[in-house]
Amino acid sequence: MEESLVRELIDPRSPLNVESLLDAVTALVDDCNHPVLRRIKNIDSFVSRYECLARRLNEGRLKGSDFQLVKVIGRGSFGEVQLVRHTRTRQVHAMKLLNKYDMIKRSDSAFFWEERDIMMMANSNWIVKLHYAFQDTRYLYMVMEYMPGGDLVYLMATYDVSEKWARFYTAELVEALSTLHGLGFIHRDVKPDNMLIGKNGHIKLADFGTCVRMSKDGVVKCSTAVGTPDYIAPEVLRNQGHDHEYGREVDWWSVGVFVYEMLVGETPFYADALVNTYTNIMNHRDTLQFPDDGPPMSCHSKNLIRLLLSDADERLGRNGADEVREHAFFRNEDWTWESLPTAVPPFVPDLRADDDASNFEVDEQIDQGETFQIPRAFTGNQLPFIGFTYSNEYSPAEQLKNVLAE
Ligand SMILES: CN(C)[C@H]1CCc2nc(NC(=O)c3cccc([C@H]4CCCN4C(=O)Nc4cccc(C#N)c4)c3)sc2C1
Repeated sequence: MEESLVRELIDPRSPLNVESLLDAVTALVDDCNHPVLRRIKNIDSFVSRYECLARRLNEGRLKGSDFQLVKVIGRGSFGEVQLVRHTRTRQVHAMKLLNKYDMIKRSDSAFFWEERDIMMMANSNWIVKLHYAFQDTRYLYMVMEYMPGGDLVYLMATYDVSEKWARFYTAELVEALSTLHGLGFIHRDVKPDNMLIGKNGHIKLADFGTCVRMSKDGVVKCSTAVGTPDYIAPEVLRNQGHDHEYGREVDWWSVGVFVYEMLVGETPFYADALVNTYTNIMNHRDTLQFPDDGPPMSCHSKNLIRLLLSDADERLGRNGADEVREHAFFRNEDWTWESLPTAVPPFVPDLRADDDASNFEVDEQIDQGETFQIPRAFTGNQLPFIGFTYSNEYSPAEQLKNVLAE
């Protein structure tokens, strides 16, 4: 076997790696191992031959029972995030579960690839790290670094955010977006829910389900409106059903909404009915207003917000993150763009223990989520998830290397 193929087999980032091949065997056995299907001779003999092999393979791989649930700390459309403790290492992590049945039922089973790839390869202090990704017949699992400070929604609801605080968090968001754009992705759903506070008070970007890879000329052609209404850029809304292009500047619009919300206390285009929010966003030239009451806002903050909440072709940031960095709003005595990662944050979480989840509050949900019924024909429900598994030191390839090295 030539050198390059061996290299692919052990490279956790290669789609050809051993993990993907093990996923394929496991998926095929799961999809075939049903009574109706096993009446077919070929299927029955295949499952008989591979069923116990697949079980043995999966004993050595990461599984849900390797982690103890401490507390549910977040919920999304297709699953939840749990604070868990890894039984063997005693490490705490945030583990996101995505329900395979829900994804198949809503034929929405491809959005997680960007999230997995970004967190796996970013290797940046501004992007939440992925430690392991694995799966079973019901869920995809992403084991990520735990961010004990909670999200910025919780911070804004708990504290009065001054311009000094807003400047710090906006600066860290600029760095995170610059990194993400540098990796070739647009986030499309930048909002305080996706900005998480680490143990040291610095923030990181999380939840990359709405990310999309830019084409080589830095744009995406996507007609489905993605993201959360309040933060969505007008050109993404206008794109509904058409296939105009838009680029990374859609994320800079969301930064403008975020700055406004921190300083004013609510989003600029909020309306009780969704359709009115959209109308306000489309008419932002007339609807963007600063309240007379409430804390006075500096002219720099108003100017930055106006430059970010403007049409795409004149929006600050369309020529790169530097033109945002250079805005007067960021001038200060406490940090420079280089020293920001080591600057003292305005708020450092006060934690009682490594599994302290007091900065997260989630309403308890009872229903466990639906699971697959027994199929009456081959459905291939497991096939869209082949290749998702990634776990560096647990990968069989790593273990093969160690065994061979002994
Ligand atoms: C419509 N299609 C195309 C897709 C568009 C994108 C998309 N994203 C989804 N996403 C989800 O279904 C989901 C599940 C659990 C949690 C979360 C987030 C929302 C709440 C918190 N959260 C999250 O990711 N938290 C998180 C992440 C990382 C570390 C820590 C910590 N500590 C916490 C999202 S479903 C879906 C459909």
